Amino acid sequence: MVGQKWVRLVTAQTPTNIAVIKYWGKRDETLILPVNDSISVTLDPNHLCTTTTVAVSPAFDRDRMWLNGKEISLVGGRYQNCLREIRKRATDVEDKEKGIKIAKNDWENLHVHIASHNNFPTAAGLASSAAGFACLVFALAKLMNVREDEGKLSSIARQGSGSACRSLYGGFVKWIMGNNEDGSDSLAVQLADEKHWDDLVILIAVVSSRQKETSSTSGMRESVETSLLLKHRAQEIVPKRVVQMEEAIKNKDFPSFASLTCADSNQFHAICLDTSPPIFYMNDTSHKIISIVEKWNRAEGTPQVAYTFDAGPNAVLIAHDRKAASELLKRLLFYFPPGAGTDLNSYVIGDKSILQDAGVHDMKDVESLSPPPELNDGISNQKYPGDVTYFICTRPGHGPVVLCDESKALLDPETGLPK
Ligand SMILES: Nc1ncnc2c1ncn2[C@@H]1O[C@H](COP(=O)(O)OP(=O)(O)OP(=O)(O)O)[C@@H](O)[C@H]1O
Ligand SMILES: C[C@@](O)(CCOP(=O)(O)OP(=O)(O)O)CC(=O)O
Repeated sequence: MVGQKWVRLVTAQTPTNIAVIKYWGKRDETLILPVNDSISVTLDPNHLCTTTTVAVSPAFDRDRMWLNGKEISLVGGRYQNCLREIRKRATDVEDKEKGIKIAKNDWENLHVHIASHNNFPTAAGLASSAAGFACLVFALAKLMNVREDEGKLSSIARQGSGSACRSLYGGFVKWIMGNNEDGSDSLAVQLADEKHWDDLVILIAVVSSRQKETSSTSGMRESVETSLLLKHRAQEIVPKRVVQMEEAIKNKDFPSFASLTCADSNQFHAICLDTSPPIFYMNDTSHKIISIVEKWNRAEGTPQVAYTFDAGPNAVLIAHDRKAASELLKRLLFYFPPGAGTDLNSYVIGDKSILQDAGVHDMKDVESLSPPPELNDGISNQKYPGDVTYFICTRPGHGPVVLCDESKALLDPETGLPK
């Protein structure tokens, strides 16, 4: 193959996911094995996704990766583990059109180029590592003709970032913690696809897109070392909660789904506080959003919206249908109008039809929103312009896909370098 010039490319797109029963704590740091099962909802890749192009060519002299346009090092164990596990499973590839033939054994000596782009902020509590590692593993598996099912691929993505294993499927996904020491039974399964419960609308309040102080990886390590609450949660609480959550999803039982989701998010943040030294991921804006949702849910007598927060201050709000979502958006825009110089069009992104449903077409409509009736006590009507950076309207979405359109590739098909 020496002297040959061809480049073979695969481009894939993979969603991110939000946990409704959280993963927080590892029993094995290297293999990334969790202390409890977790459950997530996959978010629509039209609004939040990673796109990754992987390329192979006999002309490449080493593995290289570019993330959001900048070259990054692949030396870290997580990238190396994913690359090794995928390479081990590579099989023969033949592309008759381009005259490319790669035998199973050739893969050991061939290098890859990887370019990846997140269409949302990286390392800001929006699970970029989940979409990122899932996309890397999925794209490499396609490039190398790996004949494993999604479950096996999920256990490889898990070794890049735990939450990544749940991004190999659309809809509602469970990461089974497993028992084996080698991690072979710690993988994700799909509970239901995205069409099963398609009334749900998801609104994300991006409270801060700055990079956070404590990464999930080090935060959960400190919690495992110091929090007694974490042990109690993993052993006593989560096993029962996972069964209840599976039931709620199966039956599309929104009140149960919402109360489990909110309780689990609050317990995860309680563990962060129970960690020594304590970790604060939520901020004042996060707390105000919780209070708005709690008061509204109580006033309605039955939950309209669930909230959940990962390792950052951003709120992920799951509304039980479009009507609840437009009512929620009106409430949020009342308290958190765009800051000076921000226009509505860039303030609410994603599925803007929710904005139409809410009857909010321009800034005048935002200014004339009335205070939510449940909070109209004259005291709680203070507004906080600029405290939310922007909102993303989305929904449950599908799993990874290959993008066949070559114009979507992030690497040049001639050189294998970023376009
Ligand atoms: N598209 C990508 N491809 C490969 N790796 C990625 C990609 N995007 C992010 N990563 C990796 O994930 C790291 C960020 O993970 P981190 O857990 O700190 O943040 P996050 O996933 O955005 O937030 P959280 O997991 O708390 O919701 C990056 O430094 C990078 O190593
Ligand atoms: C709060 C969480 O988002 C934690 C995610 O942690 P990561 O998957 O980012 O951690 P590593 O496995 O160390 O890469 C909850 C969740 O997604 O379940």
